[in-house]
Amino acid sequence: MTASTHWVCTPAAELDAAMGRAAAARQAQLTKPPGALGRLEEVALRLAAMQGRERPSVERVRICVFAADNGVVEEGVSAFPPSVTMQMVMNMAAGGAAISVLALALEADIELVNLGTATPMSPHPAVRDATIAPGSANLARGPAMTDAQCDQALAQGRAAALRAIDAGAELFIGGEMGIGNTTASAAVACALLEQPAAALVGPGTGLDSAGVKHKQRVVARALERHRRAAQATPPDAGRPAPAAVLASLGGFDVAALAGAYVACAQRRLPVLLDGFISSVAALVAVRLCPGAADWMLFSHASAEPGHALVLQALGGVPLLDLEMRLGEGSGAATAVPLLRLACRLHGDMATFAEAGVKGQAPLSAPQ
Ligand SMILES: Cc1cc2ncn([C@H]3O[C@H](COP(=O)(O)O)[C@@H](O)[C@H]3O)c2cc1C
Ligand SMILES: O=C(O)c1cccnc1
Repeated sequence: MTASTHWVCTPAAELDAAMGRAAAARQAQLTKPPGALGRLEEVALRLAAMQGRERPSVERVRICVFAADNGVVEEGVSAFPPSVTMQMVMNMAAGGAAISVLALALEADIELVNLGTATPMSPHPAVRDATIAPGSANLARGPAMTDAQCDQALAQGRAAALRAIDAGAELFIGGEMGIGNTTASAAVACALLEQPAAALVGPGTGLDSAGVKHKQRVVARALERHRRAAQATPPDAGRPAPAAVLASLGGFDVAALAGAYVACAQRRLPVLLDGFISSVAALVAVRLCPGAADWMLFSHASAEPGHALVLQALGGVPLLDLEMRLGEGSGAATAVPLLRLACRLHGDMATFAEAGVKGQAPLSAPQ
């Protein structure tokens, strides 16, 4: 761990518990039976404690999509070729990708960060060039990243979170685009959760069952390689174990997401997690930075089968289950209207006292 990334181990900021209590007191006065708005109530209270505001708001949303290729695709672990990563970033920049459409519909800011694609990308005004290398190395055969590359990717994520904060974002969504990244994410999750490949490897973009079996074997081989490498590394090498797992088995995009989530948690910016890949990055963030989980909200349950286990490890219950399995931040973006409605209900509903004052039918507060 280099000096430049010591920040990843700094604890997260504390939630504003007093504001959480103030918001709960307000919620108890709203003109509805206690608890009747279900988990929308919980969302509003969490956001109040995160934002330090009795009436939270998520109108200003920043979506940051990190793009990177994954050398492990040479093992035949994806239904699509790596050239799609670059093409999809261009599609995002042109407004044609799912996340572009969602960002426009939500009036959210979107930032595209290229951490390194296998196919060179022409400069584009809507794409921030933060190339580390033309993709990570093949994690089945050796470390996916050098420690320096991993630190660079973490720092890129942090920089993106700080830009979001400077721009006044009230909610951060991290997305990713990188063919092969469900393999890297599954490998990282297996190592962190001490699970076999079969527990976390799934079809990704659409492998058939033979393809999934092959992908499991590739991940199992990578885990075995990683285990041997970890045993050979002296324990006082100075790197926290999750960072070593990330460098060995992750991808630039997963590392950048983890760095962004850590920075958001340290700087009090609520994070709305996306699907499988985003949640694996969140797991890395939580392992690196004590307390980071407090700053995370869970948007949706991905159809990628490994997501359930990662969610369980994070203690998260997603708001939606739409059988989405896209990534890009799309599931998180889809849940933004729910968060906005939770905030509007919490902030704008009348209290029992107000409803009485307004001369409407008198309402009795709960006994
Ligand atoms: C056209 C297209 C658009 C995408 N947008 C997100 N992904 C998603 O699928 C990829 C991961 O799946 P795997 O590990 O199976 O390659 C990532 O790029 C992820 O963001 C896409 C995939 C494709 C093909
Ligand atoms: O849930 C995800 O993040 C996901 C699932 C499949 C493919 N890409 C992303």
